[in-house]
Amino acid sequence: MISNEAKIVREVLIARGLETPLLENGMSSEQKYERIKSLMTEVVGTLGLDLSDDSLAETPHRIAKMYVNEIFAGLDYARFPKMALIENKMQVEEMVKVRDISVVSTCEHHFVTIDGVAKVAYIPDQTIIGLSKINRIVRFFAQRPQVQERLTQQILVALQTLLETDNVAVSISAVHYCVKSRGVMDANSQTETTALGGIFKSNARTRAEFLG
Ligand SMILES: Nc1nc2c(ncn2[C@@H]2O[C@H](COP(=O)(O)OP(=O)(O)OP(=O)(O)O)[C@@H](O)[C@H]2O)c(=O)[nH]1
Ligand SMILES: [Zn+2]
Repeated sequence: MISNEAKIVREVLIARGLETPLLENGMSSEQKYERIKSLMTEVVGTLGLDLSDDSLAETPHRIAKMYVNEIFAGLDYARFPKMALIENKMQVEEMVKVRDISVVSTCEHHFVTIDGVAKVAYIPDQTIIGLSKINRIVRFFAQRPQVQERLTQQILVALQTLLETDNVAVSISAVHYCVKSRGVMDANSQTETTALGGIFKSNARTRAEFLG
């Protein structure tokens, strides 16, 4: 069910203290869906909304499906993306940089949206990764309740592990709807986070090339 790559990434995240705080409750996806649907029926009803209204009737079902299969699907390592890792026969030794990767995640404090973009770069050693797999790894970790700092680090460490090199860099710029739509209600601020490994951390020129 869980690929070897996913197992290794999980082990490294746990060892580095970067895993999302999780407690195994032994429930299958189907059991989680059923339980959340029943609990959301309570929530929606408690808010005073009429669940017999045809627009609202399916809302507990929609929320349960969305949590388990969509916005929190990345809690399940069985959904870790299939990797395309290729031997670096062409001896690429310059930076590979992917910009403007969509990041849609969910703030773990309020369960509202984090909406932004990521930039990911690495300098290949023995291994090259299929480009779309970078986007898929970003999406996998984004589909969890998150804080932006941890999301940035998880993507970094997953790629370092899969590519077998420290020379990886990740930055994310995002709007937090818990800051925009509630609480302090700031309409414009963005949060930038960066996680740098290997030469991206130690060499000012490489860092500048990534950040530029
Ligand atoms: N570091 C960090 N903080 C975050 C992130 N997302 C949300 N937060 C913050 O988490 C904090 C939670 O603070 P609390 O005081 O417990 O929650 P609150 O009463 O809802 O706070 P306000 O948002 O200020 O109304 C808030 O300051 C949020 O802005 C994130 O990705 N990283
Ligand atoms: Zn929040």
